[in-house]
Amino acid sequence: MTSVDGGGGGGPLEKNRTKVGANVGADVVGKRRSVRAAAAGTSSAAPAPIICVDTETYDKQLGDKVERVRTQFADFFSGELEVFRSKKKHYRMRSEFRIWHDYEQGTEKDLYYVMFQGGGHDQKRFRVDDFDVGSELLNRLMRKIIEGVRGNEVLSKKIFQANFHTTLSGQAMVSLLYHRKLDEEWKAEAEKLRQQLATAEGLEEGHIPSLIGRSRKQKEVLGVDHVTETLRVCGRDLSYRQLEGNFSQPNGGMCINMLEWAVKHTRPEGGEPKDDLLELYCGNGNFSIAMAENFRRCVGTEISKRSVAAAQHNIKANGVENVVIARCGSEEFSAALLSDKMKSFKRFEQQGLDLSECDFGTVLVDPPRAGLDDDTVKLVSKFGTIVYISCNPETLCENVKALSETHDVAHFALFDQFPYSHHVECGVVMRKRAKGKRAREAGGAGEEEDAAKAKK
Ligand SMILES: C[S@@+](CC[C@H](N)C(=O)[O-])C[C@H]1O[C@@H](n2cnc3c(N)ncnc32)[C@H](O)[C@@H]1O
Repeated sequence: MTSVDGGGGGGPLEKNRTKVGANVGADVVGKRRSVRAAAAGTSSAAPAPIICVDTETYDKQLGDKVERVRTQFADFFSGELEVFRSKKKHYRMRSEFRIWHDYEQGTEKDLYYVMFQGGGHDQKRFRVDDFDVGSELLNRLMRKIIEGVRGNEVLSKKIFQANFHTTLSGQAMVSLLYHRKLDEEWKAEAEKLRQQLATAEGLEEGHIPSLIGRSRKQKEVLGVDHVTETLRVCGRDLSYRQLEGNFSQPNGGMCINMLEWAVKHTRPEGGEPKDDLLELYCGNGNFSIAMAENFRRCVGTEISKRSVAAAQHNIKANGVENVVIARCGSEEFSAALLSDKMKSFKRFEQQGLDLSECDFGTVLVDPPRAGLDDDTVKLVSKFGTIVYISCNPETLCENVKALSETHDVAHFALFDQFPYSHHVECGVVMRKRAKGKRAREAGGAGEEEDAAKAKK
């Protein structure tokens, strides 16, 4: 078996029906094999990719996560953990696969999707024909793509990866990655394949999925390089442009749960908005747009220029008039806000917003796995209410520990965004303590008065 795949390690091929049992990350049961067994033997201890799931183990895997989170955060929260269950199958809207080429005497015999476990000499690869984790639309497109590429000399030549992005609304885009320049001949064949994708069941009426070819310093877009997702949040349909290659919450159903949870816990008493929201790491405006009616104004910052452009598009598309988003790294924004260097925020002024007039009562952060830097923790600690969304309980725990000097945890949610894996998504609402009082001394878990606001 020879590989033209730059990333291929050449380990033995595992069966594609790798089945995920309970407590994944420790127990991944393949067709009668487990990662734990492999780790004890010759292979690395890295969890095998989740390809085929055993839905009967869902409750146990979620129960294990609940226990783990409860234990990890016991020093900060003893109230009721809100647990949000995922769909047991077909919950993931996007996924990436390497493409493996099998050769015999210099002739290509087969080509298929693979996923890897581990690295280096111990790397194992798993053939993927069906992908239980991916949405049903994603599975249908996977089949159409592999059928279209297999045996097509132009489309298969030096292809090494396929990335799929689908939506609950029935839109999709597929990116094909190559180790060669893409020419007119490729475009013509790719367009024929794109028309084949349009026949997939489950697409929004009239929608033709986009097909994007990528090679070094080259990007060929057949269609557009984004999809439009529609999420029904608290009874309203919200429309979000999601970009190829940029962040979007991977589990569409769980994203709705996360948005509704954030809306619910920031609803103003009496229903009338009283103050403003600051959102850091706002991506395409996902949270601010959903939460806008709870605040007089929502101000968001985000480091990715493309995501900021998508956010600005989404603000208009949803007819939301009180959200302003600008490009800025959280570290830079926090350091400047702490030192009162307001001049540096021309990007907000250009949009008619004077930050010094904002009355921020609440901050929402949804950082990458690394969590918050020191300046951002310091800035966030000045707010009356902190809403922290996190995909990494380790960094969340460190940050909650630092913030617990001034705040108590009022609400804690576990969103099962990544079923059967060891990954956990959490949501935490922290409220500022009245001076000198700790929640436990006050007899409750953070139900104290929402004290001083970080007035700027
Ligand atoms: C976990 S995502 C959350 C995005 C958004 N809240 C959502 O729900 O789609 C983290 C976001 O932080 C952005 N980001 C990463 N590092 C950053 C930084 N240093 N400053 C500001 N934004 C950053 C990423 O581009 C990404 O959009």
